Amino acid sequence: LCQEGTKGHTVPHAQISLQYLSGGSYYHTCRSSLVMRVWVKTVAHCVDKTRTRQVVLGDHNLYVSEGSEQVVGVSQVYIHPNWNPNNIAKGYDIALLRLSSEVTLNSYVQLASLPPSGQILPNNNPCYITGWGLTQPGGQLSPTLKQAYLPIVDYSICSRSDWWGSTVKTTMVCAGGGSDSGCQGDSGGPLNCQVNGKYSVHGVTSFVSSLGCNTVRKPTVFTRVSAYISWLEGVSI
Ligand SMILES: CC(C)C[C@H](NC(=O)C(F)(F)F)C(=O)N[C@@H](C)C(=O)Nc1ccc(C(F)(F)F)cc1
Repeated sequence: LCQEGTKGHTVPHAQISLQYLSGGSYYHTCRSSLVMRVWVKTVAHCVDKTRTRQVVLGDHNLYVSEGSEQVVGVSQVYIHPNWNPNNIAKGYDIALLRLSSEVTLNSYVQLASLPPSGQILPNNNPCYITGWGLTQPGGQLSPTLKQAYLPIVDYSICSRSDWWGSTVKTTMVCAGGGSDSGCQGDSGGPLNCQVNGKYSVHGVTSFVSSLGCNTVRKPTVFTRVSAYISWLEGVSI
């Protein structure tokens, strides 16, 4: 996240670090959300290279073992069939990972709730992004989990020519555009939105401007989860 996140506001459910093995150590590469006991949801651009992966749930500080972590392997990766790594603007930046064992649900590890299929949130709907992503463009990963308030920017605004134009599709959702934004390392993390007092994961962090994470009129763009409910259910059942 590019700016100090809001303090104290905690959104429910697991904070998950998706890690890959390189040279004998695991490295955080992306975020993900626990959608069922053995399924985590992330973005395709995080998993379209074949690597040995593990998922760390219930983590707060990436570099300190706090006793709440659960480390579990990934037994299968399902990338949306229409994902094209050379064309993130096409959308379909979503993937499901089957875990090699069931995780224990507790106060650190909870299930994310998914939005109803087709749900579109109004402009300025309150949402929060959480992540260990870069705190400054070109900076480094945040050791502890941060979060920031990123209200929805509806499609009619976000697709304006001086905003994201035709790069943004209706299967995506924009949020933020103020001082806070997602940034590299937040990929695959949840955009938690409050609807009728309840939170659901309405977005999965997909891309920011290549000019920088909090470029004006280039809010963070998320895969809109409510556009992919039938695909998610089809894979995990
Ligand atoms: C690996 C990337 C495809 C996704 C990467 N995602 C992120 O950094 C995150 F965390 F916001 F999800 C990103 O936005 N990186 C910036 C540096 C980028 O390349 N942005 C970008 C590239 C192309 C377009 C497009 F679609 F216009 F071609 C839009 C944004």
